[in-house]
Amino acid sequence: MTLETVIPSLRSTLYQHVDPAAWPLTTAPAPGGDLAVGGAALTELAARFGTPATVLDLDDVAARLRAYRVALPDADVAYAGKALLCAGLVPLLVEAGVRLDVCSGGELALALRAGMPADRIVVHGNAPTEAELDAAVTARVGRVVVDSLDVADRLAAVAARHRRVVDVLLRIAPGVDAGGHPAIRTGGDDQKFGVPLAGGRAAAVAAAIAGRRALRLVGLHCHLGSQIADTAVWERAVDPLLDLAAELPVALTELDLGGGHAVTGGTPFDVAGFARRVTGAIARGCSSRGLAPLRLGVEPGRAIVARAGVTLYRVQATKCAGSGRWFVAVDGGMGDNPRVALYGAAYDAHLVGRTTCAAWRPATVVGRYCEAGDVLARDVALPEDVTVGDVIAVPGTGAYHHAMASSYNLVGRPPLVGVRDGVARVLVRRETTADLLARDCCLPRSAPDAGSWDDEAWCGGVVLGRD
Ligand SMILES: Cc1ncc(COP(=O)(O)O)c(C=O)c1O
Ligand SMILES: N[C@@H](CCCC[NH3+])C(=O)O
Repeated sequence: MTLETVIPSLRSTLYQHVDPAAWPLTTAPAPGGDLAVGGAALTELAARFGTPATVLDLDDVAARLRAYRVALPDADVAYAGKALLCAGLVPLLVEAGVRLDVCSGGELALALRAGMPADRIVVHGNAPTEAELDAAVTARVGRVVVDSLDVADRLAAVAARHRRVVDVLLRIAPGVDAGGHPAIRTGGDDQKFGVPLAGGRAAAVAAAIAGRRALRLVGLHCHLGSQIADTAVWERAVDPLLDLAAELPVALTELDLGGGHAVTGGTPFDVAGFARRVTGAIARGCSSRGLAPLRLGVEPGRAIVARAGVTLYRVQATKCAGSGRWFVAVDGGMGDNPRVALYGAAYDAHLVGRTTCAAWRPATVVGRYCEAGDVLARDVALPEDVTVGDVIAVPGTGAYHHAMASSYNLVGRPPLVGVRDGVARVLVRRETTADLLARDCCLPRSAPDAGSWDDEAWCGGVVLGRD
């Protein structure tokens, strides 16, 4: 039973504030005012794995990967691993036949160790280190996206040392400024990514790269920004990029338009509409310029994993501020979700695990970190009897949460728990106090273990409700 099919029951008083489109696809009501994801009751997951914990609906991820493959059968779809990367996701990517975009030596190492075929890996970065370029060439990754002539020249030197030829795309800043927040707009003229089209600079850099014997320039790339809902935005980048392709001394075969497909509120990104508009624009643009059709590439990150994630917190305190604002303070916060503080992102929050007849009251769910900006959800409706020990579930936390988590205040990062068919499996374990202390080289090694109270790290698979 999926959430869509149980909307009438979710529209009962108990679930009146649950927006089905914001929750993982397998979400369903569970007894006692609970919700289940992947067949696992959220309060049971909170009890077994502790809080905060992020639950990931693996069927939801697989379904969204499939939707991209179906909508874009002739395109190269690369999942952008910066949104969320762990070894447990890699089999889903392999099964779906998509590529993986990595942007650091760490992501590359994880991808290779987890079994991602090297030729399906795309390496990005505006400032890759020598070691990262070397690792990419050594692994024989499928593509490297170069962001400047400096990076291209450094890659060419590494490739020459290895006696290899590397397939590259040149990242362009096409002057299309888009994205849900200034910090995540990456296609305009006044930001750090890509070579600007203006003044013939991109043409000069592309021609120089085409002349490097250790590099094969196979295409152009752009990533306009993140959280873009309007599919017409990508079309605006197509013509300027094809104009550039038509000027170059080499015949290109690929045009990668990056990611940025929005996940906002309950409106799903229109993948089919995007596919129609963009493939049409590329086909028309290539034909009118006498270019052989370029193969489209896309790199969605958030659109694949955001909705699959739900983070569970436990209430530690409630209070009414002098202003009258009601605060519900939980055991996580900006350490596991910095997006509210960074981008003013909006989240919902829901009480799970018990029924109540209490009236709904506007609440601000805040974290446990030492900053007033440590907010998780502003002005959400919670029952007014929410109290210490209650479990609060925040949906839409699959992308850029686990990936951007920090250990600020020396609070360990939460675990990532994959759920599917009633089986819960820890994909990434909780970061313990022992983990945090282990990095400090000045601590006496023989000191009593200050972190023993939370050192239990779950690593195995747990079949829920069967022990
Ligand atoms: C080059 C590149 N590709 C893809 C993505 C994925 O973006 P999103 O998760 O918004 O789809 C990003 C991040 O914004 C990026 O920088
Ligand atoms: N980290 C951002 C998106 C940036 C994507 C990478 N270029 C977010 O949480 O929305």
